[in-house]
Parts: sequence; structure tokens; C-alpha cells
Amino acid sequence: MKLHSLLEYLPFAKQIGDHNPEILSIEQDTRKVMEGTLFICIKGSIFDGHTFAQAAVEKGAVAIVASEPVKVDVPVISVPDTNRAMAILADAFYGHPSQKLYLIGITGTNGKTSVSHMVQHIFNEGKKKTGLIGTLYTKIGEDTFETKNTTPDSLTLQKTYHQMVRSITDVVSMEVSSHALVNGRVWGSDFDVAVFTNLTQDHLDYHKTMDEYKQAKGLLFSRLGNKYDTKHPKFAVLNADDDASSYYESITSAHILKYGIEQAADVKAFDIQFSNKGTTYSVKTPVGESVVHVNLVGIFNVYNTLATIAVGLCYGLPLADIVTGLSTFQGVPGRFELVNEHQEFPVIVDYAHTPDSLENVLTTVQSMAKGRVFVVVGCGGDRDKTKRPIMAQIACQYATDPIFTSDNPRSEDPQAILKDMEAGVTDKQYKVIIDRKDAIKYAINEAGKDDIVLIAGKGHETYQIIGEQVLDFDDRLVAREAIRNRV
Ligand SMILES: CC(=O)N[C@H]1[C@@H](OP(=O)(O)OP(=O)(O)OC[C@H]2O[C@@H](n3ccc(=O)[nH]c3=O)[C@H](O)[C@@H]2O)O[C@H](CO)[C@@H](O)[C@@H]1O[C@H](C)C(=O)N[C@@H](C)C(=O)N[C@H](CCC(=O)O)C(=O)O
Ligand SMILES: Nc1ncnc2c1ncn2[C@@H]1O[C@H](COP(=O)(O)OP(=O)(O)OP(=O)(O)O)[C@@H](O)[C@H]1O
Ligand SMILES: N[C@H](CCC[C@H](N)C(=O)O)C(=O)O
Ligand SMILES: [Mg+2]
Repeated sequence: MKLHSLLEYLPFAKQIGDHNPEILSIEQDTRKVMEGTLFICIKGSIFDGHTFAQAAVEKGAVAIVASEPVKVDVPVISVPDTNRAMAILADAFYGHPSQKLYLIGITGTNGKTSVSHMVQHIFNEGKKKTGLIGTLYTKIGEDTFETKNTTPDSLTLQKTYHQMVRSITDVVSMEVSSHALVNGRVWGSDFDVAVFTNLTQDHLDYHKTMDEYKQAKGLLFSRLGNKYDTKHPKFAVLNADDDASSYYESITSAHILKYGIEQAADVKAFDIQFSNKGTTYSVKTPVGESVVHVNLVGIFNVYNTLATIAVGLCYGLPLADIVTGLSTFQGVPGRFELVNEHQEFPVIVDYAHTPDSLENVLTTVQSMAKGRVFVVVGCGGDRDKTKRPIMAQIACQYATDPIFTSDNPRSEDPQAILKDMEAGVTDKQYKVIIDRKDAIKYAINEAGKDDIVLIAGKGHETYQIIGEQVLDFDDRLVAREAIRNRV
């Protein structure tokens, strides 16, 4: 594609230098630049991409997009905001791929990974070719690719959509983080369905207030568009039982489909029955009623399945097929994952790392336990500090044996993080074991028949970040070893 054809998408951009080179790729990272690349200078939190412009040219870049003056011998496209330009150019360069996919974006504090997998599963079962983008990985059909972010930057995203279109993907189920919405990573993504799971405290280091955080998530709904034609209707799938939904309803012009248990909802669950094996409930929808069975426990999973049913209905999947699909869903790695070494008590690894998710998962565990509830929990460093005392208090409220330990301390002093947690507890006994492996071993050695051990916070993670080091660490493997070596 010629540079000037791309620039038609940036009507007021100024070009310095009049060449019109062939653009073979677009990159924002010098480490990926090749002959024929259009290099975009992004100001990040660590580096300013403008300082790499010359290095990019030396590696073969034939044009530069910049918001600051850069001295290079190739055409420079001057724009006020390179991040916005990147999203627009990437969408154009890859041929507007998201318009060719049925794109489902899922946002909310908790449940994005869970819902995105359930959604993908029901479409897989419905014989659609699916893609998935999120915390764990990107998947195109059976192929899995590593991801650095829950929602990748706009360039990576558009490239991924392009690959999905080339693989003849029908439906993409994708997590959309609040960071991504604020950063413009999904500018140029044409969503067909936007899903809201819930809004509770997290990321107050980044968004500063809950209101700001709520508005950040709102960007998914306000940008959804208002295509009311029967071929491309847009839908906002909202949680009727979460107060924030009325705000999202007010800022979107898409069709609304609400799901819930308590308030009036289009997709509503009733007669919910839990057992140790799973959950059964009845669901009323605009297209009829059905009985749902899933091999998952916890009221939060009822919400996740309701959101999934609503998404399936937006697409036009028959209710019976959606319900059949849900019945074979086997869960997500690191989400309420059982570690089974034939021990006499359940050991559960779960990704709960927010106050609300910890409370949800602990109340579920509490309802299942006949004896003691052990919880091994910590809080991440360089993240929202205000959630630390609240999570500690919740651990003490619902567990008989709370054990505070390290999560990913990152650049912070692990002792200081634990002190922040302890500040939330006044009248309850808890144990502090700074080394996560020792904390897991302790809980597993202490637990007996009728008890449950919950290891919270790191779920699927296979590393622990301490200072600058990324060390191998997997709660599931550590727990397995501890069970085998139980004393
Ligand atoms: C704070 C933040 O969001 N940072 C993101 C940002 O990195 P950054 O701002 O540090 O970028 P930088 O390293 O300063 O680099 C600036 C520019 O120089 C370029 N560069 C850099 C070095 C070099 O040698 N050559 C070069 O060209 C870079 O490619 C980039 O274009 O851009 C990167 C590429 O897109 C992201 O991977 C990175 O996410 C980091 C890893 C991160 O931890 N982000 C978190 C806060 C986040 O976004 N989390 C949400 C999930 C939250 C949730 O749980 O809901 C997510 O969606 O992942
Ligand atoms: N709908 C829900 N409401 C509240 N808690 C939930 C819900 N679904 C899952 N959880 C809890 O939250 C944890 C994280 O779930 P999940 O990974 O699906 O969320 P996420 O939104 O993708 O998180 P992240 O933003 O960190 O990627 C789970 O391990 C479970 O304990
Ligand atoms: N996406 C979340 C993941 C937190 C996982 C937890 N283990 C931690 O490191 O705090 C975040 O970056 O805040
Ligand atoms: Mg996730």
C-alpha cells in the first residue's frame, strides 16, 4: 500500500518530504522494523518512541509518523496524537478487518476472561470458527499465541484481526480492559456486541476514582454505534443487578439486552440450585425458557453464564444450542481450578485478586466446606494499594485460617505490602508467611478431611515477579508438590 493512500485516512496530517514509498508494514517498536516499514513514534511510560526514529530508519523504515520534530531522511507525517494515528492507520492498512468479524468485547472488573471463554465455547460448539483475545492468550481456531496485555495495543490488535479474517474466523470473543479503553487500544475496532460484567474496586492507581473507572469502561458502550439495520445490529449486554449499568444504558445508542437474577432482566435466572458438582437453574429469555446446567460453582458463574446466553441470543444462536454448549464447558485455567493429587480435601487455585472476586470465591468455598477454610492470599505490588486492607479483611471474614503472603511484589518491599494488608484487620487471628511457597505448604500441611484450601490471586500465572526478576512460579505445581510431600 502506498503511503499517500494510507494518509487519506488522516485528512489533516502534514507530510514533511514528498516521497510516496510503498508501505510493507507498520510498526511502533524498533525491534520489529524491517525494510519498507512505516514507523510510528509512541510516547510510553518508559520510552519516548521519537528517540528511536533514526534507529528505525537505519533498520529500513521508509516513513515516520511523529507528533514531535524528528530529524530523518525519510518522509515524516506530523500528527497531533500518534497513538490515535496508529489505530486509524492500522485499521486501514489491514483492510478494516474488524468489520469482517463478529466482534464481541467484554469489559468489567471481574469475569472478563471467564465470560470470553464461555462465549468462545458456545460458538465452537455451534460449529463457528472462533478467535479469542485476552489475559491468557490469543487464540485463532486451534492455534494459541502468547499475549503481553489483556487487550493488546491497536497495532497488534488490527494485525490479529487480519490474521483471523485470513483464517476465515466468524466470531471473536475479546476482553477489553479499562486501560485499553483509555489508551485508545480499541480505536478502530468495530464491536458488534459489548458486554458489561460488573464494576467493583480495582485499578485505583490508574483511574484515581471509581467514577473515572466507571467512565473508562463506558467508552466501550458510548463508541458502539447505532446500526439499527437488520444485518448489523449492535448490542449492549448489561448486568441488570449492577448499578453502573444504568449509566452504560444512558450513553449507548445500541440495542440493550439485560441479564440478571434480582432486578428485571431480559435474560433472567431463577430456581438456582448449587451442588458440589455444578449449578442448575432455569432461564427466561425473549425467545423462551430453558434449564441450564454448568459444571461450575458460585453465584458469579451464574452471572457469567447469563451474560454468555445473552451474547449467543444477540448473534442469533438458538437457545437450545447455547444451553447445550454451556453444559460441556469445562472452566478456565486458574479460575476455581481444582488441584487433585487424591488428597482428602479440595485444593482450589483461583485468580481472585480484587476485593469483590475474593469475597465471591470465599463465600462459595465457605458454603461448600464442612470444616476449616484456609485461604492463602497476597496483593500485587505497583498496583492499587487501597485494595490491600480490604482484601485482608475479607479473607479474615470468610476464612477460618487466613494466611497472608506475597503475590507479585514487583518493585515494592513485600513486607510493606503485607503491612498494608494487616492494617485492614483488627480483631482476627491470621498468619503471615512472606514466602508464597512456604505459605502454600503450611496451608496444605494443616488442612484435613472436611477442610478446603483456597490459593488466591495468581490463578493461571506461571511466574512470580520479585523486584526485576521474573521467577518460575505456578500455584498449581507448588500445591501439587506440597500435597505429595505432605507431613
Ligand atoms: C502502562 C502501560 O499500559 N504500558 C503499556 C505500554 O508500555 P509503555 O508505555 O511502557 O511503553 P514503553 O516501553 O515506554 O515504549 C514506548 C514506545 O517505544 C517503543 N520502543 C521501546 C523500546 C525500544 O527499544 N524500541 C522502541 O521502539 C515501544 O514499542 C513503544 O512504542 O505499551 C505497551 C505496548 O502496547 C504495553 O505492553 C504496556 O503494558 C504494560 C506491560 C502493562 O503492564 N500494562 C498494564 C497496566 C495494562 O495495560 N493492564 C491491562 C489489564 C488490566 C486489567 O486487569 O483489567 C491490560 O489490558 O493488559
Ligand atoms: N462475574 C464475576 N463476578 C465477580 N467475580 C468473578 C466473576 N467471574 C469470575 N470472578 C472471580 O474473579 C476472578 C477473575 O476472573 P476472570 O479472570 O474471569 O476476570 P477478569 O475480569 O478477566 O480479570 P483481569 O482483569 O485480571 O483479567 C475469578 O478467579 C473469580 O474468583
Ligand atoms: N491484570 C491484573 C492482574 C493482577 C494479578 C495479580 N496476581 C497481581 O499481580 O496483582 C493487574 O495487572 O492488575
Ligand atoms: Mg482477564
